[in-house]
Amino acid sequence: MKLTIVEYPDKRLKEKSKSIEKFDKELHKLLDAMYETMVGSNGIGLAAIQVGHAKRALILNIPDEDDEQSIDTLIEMINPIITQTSGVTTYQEGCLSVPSFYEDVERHENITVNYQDRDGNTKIIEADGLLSIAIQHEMDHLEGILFIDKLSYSRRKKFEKEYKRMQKEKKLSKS
Ligand SMILES: CC(=O)Oc1ccc(/C=C/C(=O)NCCc2ccccc2)cc1OC(C)=O
Ligand SMILES: [Co+2]
Repeated sequence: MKLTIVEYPDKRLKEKSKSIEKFDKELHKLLDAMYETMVGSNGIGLAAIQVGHAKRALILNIPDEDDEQSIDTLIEMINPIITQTSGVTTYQEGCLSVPSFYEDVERHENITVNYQDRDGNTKIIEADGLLSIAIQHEMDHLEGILFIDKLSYSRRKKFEKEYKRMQKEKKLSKS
């Protein structure tokens, strides 16, 4: 079932997520609800904290060449750890918790990630391109870090100005 997405500036997004020890039905239900929520909101990545669960779980579903998102390319990562990084890349990121705002963020180009799947099995993945960027973006959420926290001072000021304007517009449209 679709969960509510926690949005900036909600303080819960700054919490550090806790490791997952039990790979039980509860976890599977959360992962399934995260998938419905992410796809229902046109997202390609989502961390559990974004739906109010400060647990080290994230999901990714990167669209393929013809921009199709299919469940068989869904990746579920529990307790992920980046073990190797190389190169640098920049990409204009967005986040379901920071609607309508997009900014360039610098990330590692290639990463190797150790993680567990929904049954607790250990997996290793080497990622580059959009998958690498998405994994790093979602793993930041597990540390309570949003992509807007990584912006330069001037870019952050630009975001805060735009955010205030959008909030004013929302209030006007409601009145
Ligand atoms: C209006 C609005 O908020 O638009 C959106 C913004 C972000 C998103 C989704 C962002 C998302 O999935 N980010 C995952 C992390 C990530 C960031 C950059 C590259 C890879 C992975 C979806 C939006 O909704 C629509 C309809 O496009
Ligand atoms: Co995000």
